[in-house]
Amino acid sequence: MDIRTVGIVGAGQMGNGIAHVFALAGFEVLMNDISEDALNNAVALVDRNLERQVSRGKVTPEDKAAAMARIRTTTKLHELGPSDLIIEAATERETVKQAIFEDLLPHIQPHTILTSNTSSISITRLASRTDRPEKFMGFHFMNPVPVMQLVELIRGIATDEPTYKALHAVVEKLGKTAASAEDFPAFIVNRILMPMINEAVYTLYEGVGSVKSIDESMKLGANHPMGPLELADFIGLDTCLAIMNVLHDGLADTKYRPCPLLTKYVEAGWLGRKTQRGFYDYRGETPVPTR
Ligand SMILES: NC(=O)c1ccc[n+]([C@@H]2O[C@H](COP(=O)([O-])OP(=O)(O)OC[C@H]3O[C@@H](n4cnc5c(N)ncnc54)[C@H](O)[C@@H]3O)[C@@H](O)[C@H]2O)c1
Repeated sequence: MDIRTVGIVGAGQMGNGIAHVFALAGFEVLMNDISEDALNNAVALVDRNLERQVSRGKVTPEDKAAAMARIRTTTKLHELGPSDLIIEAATERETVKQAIFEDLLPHIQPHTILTSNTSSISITRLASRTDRPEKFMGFHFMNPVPVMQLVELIRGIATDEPTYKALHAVVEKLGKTAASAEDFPAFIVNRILMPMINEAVYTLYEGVGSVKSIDESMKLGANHPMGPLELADFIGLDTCLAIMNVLHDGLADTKYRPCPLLTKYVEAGWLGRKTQRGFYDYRGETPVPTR
């Protein structure tokens, strides 16, 4: 099927990146959020990130202008109704996502494909609450979307082949690489990545190392481009905790128990870069460990 128009729900760090790559690849994008400020920030961020690509010679000024002209925003969810493809990229909470799909259903087209950018939540369960589980998939982009090459494609138990093929073709049009994952908690990337981040938080909690020594050890000792605590701040500690809870509940194995220190940081509102404080404090010139 021919996908030309894309509705994006949630204009946070993932939503703006998804809007960026779709608009640059020639899709018409309509972005929705409950917050007008989030929408304005997202458009400003796309503009800034595209400008950086122009200054590096990766995008022409004409392509940037055309991409920006393809992005529209709305706080009214029902305006996404005519879209060929809808990508839900709102907060990682199942009730939030379910409510979004429920509110969308009366307004979408018979051919509309519904997807979620969830990092961990069951695609089969989200799909079962809609009128089209066969046209529903997990569409998991990586952060930052314009930079990261991979997109995980997750079929729910009822997803049909034309839907999978249509999304695979979209990934190719974006110039990215698709990896297929089965519908298990947190799929492939976060099933492996998040327990490592959680273990890094336990390492801090138990006093095995400081924030700096844990991150430096993994950067210099395991050749990771970012330390695990720095990466947790980048992802968002609320998102990390939500994913660990899905792993813990979904796989019923104590090895996925979220570290109490991660829970405490989220309770403090220290969610990482997006709130200026997480394992690092970003309010000064250079990030310093918060504690
Ligand atoms: N942060 C990452 O590294 C990462 C990577 C891959 C996937 N994801 C997934 O992407 C999704 C979004 O994550 P994020 O990091 O962009 O979160 P975020 O906190 O940066 O943004 C979430 C946005 O959703 C909006 N929102 C909340 N409820 C809404 C509703 N009912 N309708 C419309 N908008 C609503 C919020 O206002 C906010 O702007 C989550 O499912 C997350 O698991 C995140």
